[in-house]
Amino acid sequence: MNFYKEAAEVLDNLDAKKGSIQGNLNVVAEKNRKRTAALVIETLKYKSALQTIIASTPLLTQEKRQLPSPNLALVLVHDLLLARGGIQASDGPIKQAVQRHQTRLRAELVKLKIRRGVADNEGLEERGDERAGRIPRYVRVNTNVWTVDAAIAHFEGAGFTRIFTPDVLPEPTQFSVDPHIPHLLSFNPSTPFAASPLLAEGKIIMQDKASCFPAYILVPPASFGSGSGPMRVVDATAAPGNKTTALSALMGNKGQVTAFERDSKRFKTLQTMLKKARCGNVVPLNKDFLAVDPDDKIFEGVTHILLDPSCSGSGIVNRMDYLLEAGEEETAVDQARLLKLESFQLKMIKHAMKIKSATRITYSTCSIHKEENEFVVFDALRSEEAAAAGFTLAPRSDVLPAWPRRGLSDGTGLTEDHADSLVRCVPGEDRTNGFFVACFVKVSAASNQHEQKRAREEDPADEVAETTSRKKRKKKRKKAEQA
Ligand SMILES: C[S@@+](CC[C@H](N)C(=O)[O-])C[C@H]1O[C@@H](n2cnc3c(N)ncnc32)[C@H](O)[C@@H]1O
Repeated sequence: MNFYKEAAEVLDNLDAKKGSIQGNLNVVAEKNRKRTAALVIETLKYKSALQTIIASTPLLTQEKRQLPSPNLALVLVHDLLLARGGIQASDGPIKQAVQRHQTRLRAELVKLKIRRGVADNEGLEERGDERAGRIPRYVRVNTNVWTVDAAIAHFEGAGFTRIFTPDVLPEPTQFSVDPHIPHLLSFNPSTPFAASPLLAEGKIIMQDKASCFPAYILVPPASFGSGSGPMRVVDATAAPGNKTTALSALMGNKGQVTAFERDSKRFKTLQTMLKKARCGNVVPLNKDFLAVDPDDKIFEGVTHILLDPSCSGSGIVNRMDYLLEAGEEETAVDQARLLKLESFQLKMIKHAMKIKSATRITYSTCSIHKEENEFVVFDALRSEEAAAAGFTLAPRSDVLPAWPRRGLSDGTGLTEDHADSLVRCVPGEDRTNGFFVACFVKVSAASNQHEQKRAREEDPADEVAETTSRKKRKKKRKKAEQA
């Protein structure tokens, strides 16, 4: 029964928006992980059908004592109705509780299939977000362990054909090398990699293209593997470690990346990923970045900082994340939550700006909301911390210039130039999940103040309107934080 309880706990965490499917599965004991993953994923696929069936029976009301968590009922009813061998547990009070209702549950399954006009159980499966079908399956070659040339030779040897048209979605037997991130390969979304030994060997990392941008922007190609790049980098919000491992590889496994992660469970996942990706230059710390004084000696000599703080995740459209939301009908943006996130994200940037040796900071989210993106950048640019240290936005020429979709200026307060220096990705349309990246660089405090003044002088009317709306927003943020 422990296996069902573990799966239910993963589902509870997902409902509470505590981490991703993968992140939650990573902390399940390794011997149970594969089986738990299969049950969680299968249950999610049928979640809305199973919820409808359970709600049509008295299972949850009559068996409250044995089934305190609706998700425990969900995984057990999944196996009772949909798995070939039924419930995989020896007889006990929990299994008996579900079995007492099996006749009714089976009848409700039949009724639901009739109502939905489907012939078999598979017809009840959720259809994923169709945008996910337009996003290639991206495979980042971990250059700490492997080379891109060896990877290309490997996949060609395995029967894949390399295509040289990066704008075309590869067919199931094709792949291409990404035009923006050279150590990234793209495959058809249906290509199965979950059980690939290349993953276990740390040779490849499954990472969406947009999620590769921050590390690549922070440590740009000129310094790639040459040893001339930054020697001391901080990843302030590291778990599960996709961007930390990318940074490590971009630095040629040299120098030092100090990786902060405040959550202890997620910290374990980070440690596992670093080990697998053979990151010899990363020092992981189970610490809250905000709790460490910017003058602490941990930060001595740190020039580059990657900030990828918690966000609403509204840009993620991959299949399983979409399934998480099925049935919740939570399409409206929760303004109070956005305000809280915005305030936390701004705090993180301002804290990073106080680190005296820092000269380059990337800020990224997988959100599509301007509240977490341009608004945060606008406030960060106008902050006392930016003015004191001399931070402004790096120009477009220094921030993935070939990427066509840039930040928003309309209604955000940002100048056209500033918006142009930001990177945005629209889910599905850009063959990535939704994403946002800003890169702050240190100029002299004096020239930054001059630039701020000039931007204000460009359109004083706009400035008045912006100041007023910013003040209103600040007030709302404070309220949301107190709520
Ligand atoms: C969006 S995730 C980071 C994903 C990661 N960069 C990657 O690419 O794999 C944000 C992470 O930051 C952690 N976090 C949030 N606030 C933090 C803080 N103040 N200090 C350290 N870690 C924090 C969260 O626990 C979460 O694991």
